[in-house]
Amino acid sequence: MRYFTAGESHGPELTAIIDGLPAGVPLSEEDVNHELKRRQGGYGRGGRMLIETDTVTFTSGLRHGETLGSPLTMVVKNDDFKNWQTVMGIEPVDERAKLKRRLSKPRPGHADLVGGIKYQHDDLRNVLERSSARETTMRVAIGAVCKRLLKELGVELAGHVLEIGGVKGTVPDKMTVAEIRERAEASAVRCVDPAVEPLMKQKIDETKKAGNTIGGVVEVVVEGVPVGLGSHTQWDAKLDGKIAQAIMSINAFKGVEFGVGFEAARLPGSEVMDEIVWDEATGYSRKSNHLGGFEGGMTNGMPIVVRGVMKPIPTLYKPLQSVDIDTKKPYKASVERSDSSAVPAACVVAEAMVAIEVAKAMLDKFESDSFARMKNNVADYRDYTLRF
Ligand SMILES: Cc1cc2nc3c(=O)[nH]c(=O)nc-3n(C[C@H](O)[C@H](O)[C@H](O)COP(=O)(O)O)c2cc1C
Ligand SMILES: C=C(O[C@@H]1CC(C(=O)O)=C[C@@H](OP(=O)(O)O)[C@H]1O)C(=O)O
Repeated sequence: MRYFTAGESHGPELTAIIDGLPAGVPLSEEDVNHELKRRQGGYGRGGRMLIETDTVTFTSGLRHGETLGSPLTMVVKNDDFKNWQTVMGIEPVDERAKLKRRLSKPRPGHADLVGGIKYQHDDLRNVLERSSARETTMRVAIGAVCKRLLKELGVELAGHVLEIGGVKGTVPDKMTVAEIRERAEASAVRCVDPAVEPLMKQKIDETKKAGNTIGGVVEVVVEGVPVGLGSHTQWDAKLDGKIAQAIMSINAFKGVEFGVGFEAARLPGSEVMDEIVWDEATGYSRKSNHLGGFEGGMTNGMPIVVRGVMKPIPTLYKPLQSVDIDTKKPYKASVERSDSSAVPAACVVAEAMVAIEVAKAMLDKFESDSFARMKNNVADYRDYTLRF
């Protein structure tokens, strides 16, 4: 399975194409719209989310509620486009019109300046439009398709926010995916610790009032993963590596860890390795899950536990110093609109990215032209691993 996304943040619409899905995966608009709505929510978002109501249109690859095995195309309209038609029009315009919403003042921490230099754009808006996290809408749409496929194969996942701007929640031991989902869904900041939610909201409010922004940490847990997705045999076949890249590719993400993660540097081996046990009903399992479900780049049958850290949003109401590309003079930018924290929304994006990589690994491992045959193959393989 491979996929592409396309579309500018203030252009007419966003598009995603997924190639290599099996034929016969049940899928509805509601499966995707539910996830799109989740991504739009979360405390700390700016004015743009009041304008958009993200909903999907399938334009290929789906018939009578099932995938066809042909490329699946999804489209989401940008409702804000009506306010940007001149600025984002495709016809050539005169020099005066070109200056409308032209960006010559790059924001530190965003892609503006580097993209401008690399692509030789005189108007940095040409970079902003695609580097905007508006693009993550389509990743969440693709993730929704993958989640549906995984659910049918007995794989479930959920994400939650662990930390926002230094305010940390406590996570009860051994929470199931169903429990994480229920608690995160009930929280405006996607935090499973209800006592901490008001503190996180307060932190976001204070930061916004001060004209600043904050980041945080999100965690995604995947249950029901068969043993042996990914491979130890080649560096780029390791599934933990692929998931790490997928998480790192989310706008503003700066780090990834699995299980005990960076804490492994401080712990003795006896507190990091997960002891192996066996019983007739469940086959092999581990007494703990410090390694977050991976050994040798392969899933070991324990839940995948992956975390990602998001830096604060680069666009600040209290502007930072930069240089105007026309005058080369220092300036301090003014901002019209931006998120103050998008950690809860980014958590939904992280879920989608993990779902995509796990679905790709399942499709790589099992015969996947027909979903009915794929389901049988997965069931056979699960039986085999139990008897190994
Ligand atoms: C869901 C989400 C919403 C975001 N909203 C904003 C925003 O409103 N303003 C902003 O400057 N950056 C926002 N960002 C972050 C930028 O898109 C990101 O910092 C930028 O693309 C540069 O990429 P990098 O931070 O990965 O280097 C958001 C990121 C995510 C995941
Ligand atoms: C549009 C979305 O997020 C946008 C991501 C973003 C950025 O720079 O990444 C900047 C803001 O865009 P605007 O300037 O239009 O308000 C966010 O609203 C979205 O998540 O759908």
